[in-house]
Amino acid sequence: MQTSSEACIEADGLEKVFQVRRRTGVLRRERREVRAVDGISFTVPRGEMVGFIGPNGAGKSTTIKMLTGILTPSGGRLRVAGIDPPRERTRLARRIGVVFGQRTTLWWDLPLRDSYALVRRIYRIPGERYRANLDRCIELLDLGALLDVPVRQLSLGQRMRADIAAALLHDPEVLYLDEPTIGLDVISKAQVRSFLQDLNAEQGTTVLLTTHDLTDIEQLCKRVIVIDHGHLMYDGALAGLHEVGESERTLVVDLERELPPIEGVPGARTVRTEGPRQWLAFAAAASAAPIVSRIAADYPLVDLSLREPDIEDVIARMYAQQRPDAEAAAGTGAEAGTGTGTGAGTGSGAGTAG
Ligand SMILES: Nc1ncnc2c1ncn2[C@@H]1O[C@H](COP(=O)(O)OP(=O)(O)OP(=O)(O)O)[C@@H](O)[C@H]1O
Repeated sequence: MQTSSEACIEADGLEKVFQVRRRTGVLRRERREVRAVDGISFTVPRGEMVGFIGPNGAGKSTTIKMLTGILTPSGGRLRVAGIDPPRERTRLARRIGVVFGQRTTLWWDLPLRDSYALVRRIYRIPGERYRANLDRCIELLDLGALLDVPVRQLSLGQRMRADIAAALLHDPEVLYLDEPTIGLDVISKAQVRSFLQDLNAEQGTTVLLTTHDLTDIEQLCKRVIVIDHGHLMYDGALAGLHEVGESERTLVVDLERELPPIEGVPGARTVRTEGPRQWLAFAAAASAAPIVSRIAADYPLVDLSLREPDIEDVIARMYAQQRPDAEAAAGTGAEAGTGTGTGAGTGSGAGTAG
């Protein structure tokens, strides 16, 4: 395992096996092993913001629970901020922050202000530091008007910003974010992303970000780690992931009026039309700019938006590259055996972008 004084998270052959008992008859039960995490190795240097993605059931939450010390690994070696998580869970808790998009860590019936005061007591945050961190979060996350509102009355976007602040009051070196933009509107997503960008740049906080929204990754992370069925599938730049899977982005174009399908735009093809709206697919690793300029020059353009591919789709296409029989799952005509070498075979190690 590569050890570096700068490494903040180090996982080497990390495993988690659950024993599940299943009723198979009136008096019969079967024991079954679920290998939720099956030999994952990766290193995250201090101050890096890394996307940690994979389809449902891939093993992301199980990995994060091991990184926080909530779950004890069945095998392998793990260090977070130099600490063995399950052995020194309490010491680790002072060094990490965790935000789950789907549930709050705040007190439902308490005004936000009181929730923060409780967080301060739990972590024994010195007064001056607490006030400075709270003031900073209030300003940057726009929480001023919400401090006296009970958490249950906050909108999803407000609650998410409030939760992020709660996770940062004790100055954690590492922040785990599990779907921090799920269900948020465009403005709230932008607010959360911009805050995380500043946090990472100014405080040097190491961030592991789990998300199904590739735009989060695109805007925040230079590096992405993909897992599936407990295995590391890919570790490198997002652009490289698109190249491996030959995934596509979609340009949604609104024209002044209904017209025949747009033609003659190099690198793009019209995949759907509906009245004045048309959908054009193009390689996700390519730039949208020349395609947009060409359409704007040749067609009466009113509006357009860009859609990132689904993470599930990108991963299915990665499989299709490696196994021709998986093409159907990807729903594409992608050809097998043309991987760029940046990806990894199923269940094997992966190239690291560091
Ligand atoms: N406590 C548990 N007991 C038994 N099996 C479990 C347990 N927790 C998770 N699993 C199984 O481990 C596998 C990985 O689950 P995990 O929740 O880590 O995936 P995930 O990538 O976080 O998925 P999602 O995106 O749906 O949250 C799944 O097959 C899941 O059913």
